[in-house]
Amino acid sequence: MYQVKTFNAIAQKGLEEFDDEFQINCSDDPDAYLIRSVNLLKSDFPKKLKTIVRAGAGINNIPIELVTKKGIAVFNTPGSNANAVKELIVALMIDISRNIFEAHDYSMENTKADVSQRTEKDKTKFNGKELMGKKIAVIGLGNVGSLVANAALNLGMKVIGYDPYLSSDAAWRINNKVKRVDTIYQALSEADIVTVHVPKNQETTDLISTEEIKKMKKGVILFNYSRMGIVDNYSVVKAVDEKKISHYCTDFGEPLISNRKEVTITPHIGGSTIEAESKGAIQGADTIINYLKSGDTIHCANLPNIQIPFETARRITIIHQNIPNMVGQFSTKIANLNINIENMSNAAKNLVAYTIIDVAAFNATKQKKLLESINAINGVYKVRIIKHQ
Ligand SMILES: NC(=O)C1=CN([C@@H]2O[C@H](COP(=O)(O)OP(=O)(O)OC[C@H]3O[C@@H](n4cnc5c(N)ncnc54)[C@H](O)[C@@H]3O)[C@@H](O)[C@H]2O)C=CC1
Ligand SMILES: O=C(O)C(=O)COP(=O)(O)O
Repeated sequence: MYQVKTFNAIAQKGLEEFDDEFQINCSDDPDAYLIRSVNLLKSDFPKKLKTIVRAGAGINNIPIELVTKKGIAVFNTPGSNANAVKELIVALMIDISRNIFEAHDYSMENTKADVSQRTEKDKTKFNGKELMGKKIAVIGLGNVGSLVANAALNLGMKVIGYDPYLSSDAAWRINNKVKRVDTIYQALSEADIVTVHVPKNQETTDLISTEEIKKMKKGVILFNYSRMGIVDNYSVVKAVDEKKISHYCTDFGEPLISNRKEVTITPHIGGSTIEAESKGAIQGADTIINYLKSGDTIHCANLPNIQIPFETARRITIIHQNIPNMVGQFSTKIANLNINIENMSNAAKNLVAYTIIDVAAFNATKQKKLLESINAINGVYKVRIIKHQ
């Protein structure tokens, strides 16, 4: 029986993916976590924990380096909520360009007055701008950014894209009318709207700060639906005061930017649609099932990707340091127990490596000895033996 612990609101449809081999929220020593935005940066992790799966995109709430050394595989659910974010960005671009929020407030206050007369007189206050023909810079062209870029083209906008690490999958999705540039400054300098869709990490912290804002056009509209801290809010407030930024729109509020008419804040709802939450939960549950039952790593954030057909009785999976002679030592320990290796795969990702070894059946005594001997090798983070079903 596998144990899964969930954090945050995980859609029921996802939980329904687990069959009777899985128990949900019944153990304090689970095999898997299924999470959304819960902050695990200061957490302790249960001994048996093998995987943390984030239903959604951002994994900056997980201490990747620490959990990697504990042999815990981290996954997210790429693209599951990208359409939800795209639709919200499109909605807000239109709302802001057409002064919808101010116009709505005006109309609500005006209900008791002679509405028709005042409306016709006052409506010029809410004159907006059209998006067609305007330029948008999309910073980060992954699952969200590529959809935003394509949607903007469909609205008749000119799109400039910047992403120095663009994957080939993402490149296929992007309309070839998106003009790709090599530096962030090239993207920023021409744009009427700038939107940022990158993961939060050391490199992207303060990606948009004073120097970047200086390069933007006067009156630019700026979106941050990625994470708090990717856009430096101190620089934004200054630029709003100087009318350099005409509007800032973000999913990540804090007092510094609150109560300003030039700032629109939503409460981290970019991915909060029924469809996206279901999709993320289903993808997340399937990822847990697949990893626990096969050890395969597909789109893993902290381990190399290995996917091999599981055709033997037992599979040994080992997460370990990426140092010389590890595989040699594993083979020797396995051979010493007179177990024959039928299939083996090893790959590395930065400082960590992952080895999958498929073998024939062995008894419980050999299993105990095998686990002990491999665990005793210096540099081994986690060993599992998976029984073929
Ligand atoms: N507000 C919300 O509810 C949501 C927020 N997000 C946030 O948006 C981020 C992006 O989501 P996805 O597009 O699904 O992720 P993704 O991983 O598909 O795309 C991220 C893209 O950013 C690019 N990138 C990385 N560093 C960069 C840099 N320094 N400059 C330019 N591009 C860079 C990558 O090459 C990749 O193409 C997530 O990491 C998460 O923090 C995502 C979904 C919902
Ligand atoms: O997927 C992401 O990165 C998000 O920010 C969405 O977060 P949530 O799952 O709504 O807490």
